[in-house]
Amino acid sequence: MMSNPAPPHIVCQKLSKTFKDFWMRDRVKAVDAVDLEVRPGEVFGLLGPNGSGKSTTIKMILGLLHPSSGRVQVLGRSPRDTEAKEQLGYLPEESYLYRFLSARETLEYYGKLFGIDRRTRLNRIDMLLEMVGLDKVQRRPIGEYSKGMQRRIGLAQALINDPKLLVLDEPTTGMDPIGTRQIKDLILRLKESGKTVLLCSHLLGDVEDVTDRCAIMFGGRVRKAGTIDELLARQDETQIVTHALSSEEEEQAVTALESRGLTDVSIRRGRQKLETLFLDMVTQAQAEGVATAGAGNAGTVATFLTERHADAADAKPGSSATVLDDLVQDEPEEPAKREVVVEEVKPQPDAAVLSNLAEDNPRTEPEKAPEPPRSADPPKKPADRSVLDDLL
Ligand SMILES: Nc1ncnc2c1ncn2[C@@H]1O[C@H](COP(=O)(O)OP(=O)(O)OP(=O)(O)O)[C@@H](O)[C@H]1O
Repeated sequence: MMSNPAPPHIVCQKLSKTFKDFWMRDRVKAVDAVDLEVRPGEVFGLLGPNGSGKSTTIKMILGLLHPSSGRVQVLGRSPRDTEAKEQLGYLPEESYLYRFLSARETLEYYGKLFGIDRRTRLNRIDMLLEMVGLDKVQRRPIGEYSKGMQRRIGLAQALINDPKLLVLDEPTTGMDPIGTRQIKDLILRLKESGKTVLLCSHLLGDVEDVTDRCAIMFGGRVRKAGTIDELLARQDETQIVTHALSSEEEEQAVTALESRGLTDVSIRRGRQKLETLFLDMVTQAQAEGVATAGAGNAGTVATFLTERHADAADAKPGSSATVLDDLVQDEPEEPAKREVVVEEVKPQPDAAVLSNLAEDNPRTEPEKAPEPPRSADPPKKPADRSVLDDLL
């Protein structure tokens, strides 16, 4: 594989963080000698069960926590350097947005913090609100938003400065499958425009769908890292994919393969993903004009975000269609596919690693950083439903 000549956007070398107790005794080794490299223009996934050290690693990358030892560099600088911070967008795991500000006021506030001039700011705010599907409810206080809507405004806030590097901590938490797909499409579009994305999640499907490379953490350490293909390829199985076969053709195929000495040949019908089935069902229901209360559709991607950065490395344009595009297009139906699977050995090393991680992990609740002071939550109003109706 060709090595990327551009310097990495994130470098962690032997990065460690130990939390101390009141008596300054080591209490938790949250991150333990982590080596990571995130290259320009790639989507890198940081995976791991609860308490594995993902958020602590991210906080050190953002300069919010001091490493106990090791080194971290962001965009070639210390993460505390303001020039690095100016080019960084961050969506935290928990929403720290001001509950009594509306979506528009929130983006105004962050836009001003970055010193973005008024015209550019207003232009960006309009585009971002449309992009995340909140333009119709932009004047309502964020405290009244649903979880998914709060993620959307959080994402818009992370993009207001048109960052080079975007750090997303659990971006799809609280989102339904449509919102999740939209966020994944957005991440792919941002990558196409040359942005670098560090995506932290324990939703394996999300990471598998959008990342180029990923690292799996457990107990503060990176246990496995590589491209999705490297990590997921089964060395013990070959799949031959063809159009749907009749039962007669299936028998002939098996006989032909077995006559060549292949063993454990099996044929099964190709499967679509549950996500595809779900989105198809929604598209059909929408086409039939079925009314429902649910999350809204996101709009087009803000153009200021999709102008390719000059230093974008090897981002490949044009591969991802948005869900919205899918929803309005009549896709030609592909013929059903069947897979001819030739299995040789049974063990599945990579699946085993993941299941071991899940089994062995004692569920440790991370201690949350103190939240900024905020007033009591306003009572949830039934009006939220009408917001959702509006969105659809
Ligand atoms: N401020 C803190 N003080 C003490 N221990 C902490 C602190 N923050 C995190 N930890 C501990 O460090 C370990 C790693 O936590 P971290 O939040 O990085 O995990 P995570 O992988 O992000 O988990 P999750 O998926 O639940 O968000 C946990 O054992 C957690 O309890």
